[in-house]
Amino acid sequence: MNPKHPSESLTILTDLVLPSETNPLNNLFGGELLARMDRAASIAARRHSRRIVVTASVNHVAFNRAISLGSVVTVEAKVSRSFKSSMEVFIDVWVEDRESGNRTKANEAIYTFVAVDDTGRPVEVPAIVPETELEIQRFEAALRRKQLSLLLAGKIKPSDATELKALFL
Ligand SMILES: CCCCCCCCCCCCCCCC(=O)SCCNC(=O)CCNC(=O)[C@H](O)C(C)(C)COP(=O)(O)OP(=O)(O)OC[C@H]1O[C@@H](n2cnc3c(N)ncnc32)[C@H](O)[C@@H]1OP(=O)(O)O
Repeated sequence: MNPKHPSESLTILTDLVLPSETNPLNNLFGGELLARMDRAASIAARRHSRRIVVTASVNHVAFNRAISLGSVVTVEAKVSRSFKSSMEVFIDVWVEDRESGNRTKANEAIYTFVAVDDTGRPVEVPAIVPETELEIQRFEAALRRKQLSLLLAGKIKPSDATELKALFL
């Protein structure tokens, strides 16, 4: 399998915030944003693997800024690292200023997807070669995040989380 670049999986979803998607403060529901991020991230993972993908975990979500009714919201997702069958996808959320058109970062999240065959069994995915400085940073930290996610899910022992331990020792 030929390695790919993160840019090959780049997925951009732009949409409005409608009244049915807001809370009593007239801001976008967190759950609606999670769903938009999941959709964009799953397309990115499919673009990287060209396989069926399932969400294995949501590793990190930061709702740093409320997004108000009528906002134009852009969700950008890109595979930051692939392992054997799993892919880490980074999602950046931007809000566009109505008048100037300037974009402000509102939120970010990191999801993990696993490529599977028709019976749901994990299958191998292409390796990834990061290009930009940000892609390299995200690639290098991804193994640590994978180990943390597996540790919290009870799928590895603390003694196997070598990258995490290296942070503290
Ligand atoms: C014309 C019309 C066409 C229509 C066409 C429609 C197509 C429209 C497509 C839309 C696409 C939508 C995409 C939505 C995606 C969902 O919303 S899917 C629904 C929600 N998710 C699920 O139901 C997943 C349920 N879980 C599972 O199936 C299994 O747990 C998994 C994720 C496959 C993992 O299976 P497992 O037995 O644990 O397998 P295992 O070999 O131990 O692990 C496999 C990999 O997962 C990793 N992993 C497992 N758990 C974790 C974890 N908690 N954290 C991090 N990594 C983990 C392992 O480390 C391993 O990684 P690699 O070292 O291989 O890279």
